[in-house]
Amino acid sequence: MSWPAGYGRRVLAEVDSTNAEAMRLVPVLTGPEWILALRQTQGRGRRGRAWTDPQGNFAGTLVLRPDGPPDHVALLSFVAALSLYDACVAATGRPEVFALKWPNDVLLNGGKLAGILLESTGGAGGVTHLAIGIGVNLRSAPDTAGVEARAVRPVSLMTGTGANVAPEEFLDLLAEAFAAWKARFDAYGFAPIREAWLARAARLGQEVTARTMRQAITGRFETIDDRGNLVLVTAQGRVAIPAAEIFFDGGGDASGD
Ligand SMILES: O=C(O)CCCC[C@@H]1SC[C@@H]2NC(=O)N[C@@H]21
Repeated sequence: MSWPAGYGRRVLAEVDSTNAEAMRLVPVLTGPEWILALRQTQGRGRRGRAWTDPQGNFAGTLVLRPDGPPDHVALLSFVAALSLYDACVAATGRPEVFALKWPNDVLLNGGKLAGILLESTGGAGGVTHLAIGIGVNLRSAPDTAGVEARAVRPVSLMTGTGANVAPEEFLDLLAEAFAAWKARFDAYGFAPIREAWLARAARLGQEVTARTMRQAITGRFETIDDRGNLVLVTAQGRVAIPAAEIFFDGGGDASGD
């Protein structure tokens, strides 16, 4: 294992949120930088949720200055998800227990092990900096009391596989995997990333429910398209969904978040 050339590495004892810290560091950064916090006090999750981080779990952010228009930059979330998957496999040697849940969660034995939160600066004209925040339940899963009804239950790497992996060790695996997938993305575009992501996808070909801000759509999970949209085949036909939360056991009666 080797730390990838060109990437910086910072380890902090404690921070509010590694994504917030990434954005504070933007003015002084000269290249892509990984920021790891051994304790995070105000972790942020997707859709405005809080992300709780018991000690021993992984809370890290890669901040970089991406190339290309915003929809191309957004595809880095799939690059990050694949890297996270590979780091989990490298840490445990157990590919059969992990899967990817659209858009970018990692599942372990069907439970949620890890999540990714992308935040950016800039706007429609271009993303100036992207923070790819990653949380992994290495040692313990948060209390299910705080988890939305019907959401995938949280699990930990330690309980699910017996592997006891330190956050610093996980960072090394993740940084190496990310550099390799990112180089592939830069050289060949989204096609190989899409193919690799689909090969690791949970519930492909099965019925799922996608909850957007406005509605719940149930259909057969056919694929992801070349923009990373979720493609469902529904009773009304094929639909491509750019942003939603996926539920595996229905959830179709919900009308919003
Ligand atoms: O809701 C999700 O699934 C995404 C969770 C992302 C959490 C990580 S922990 C490190 C980084 N810093 C944050 O404040 N959030 C992300």
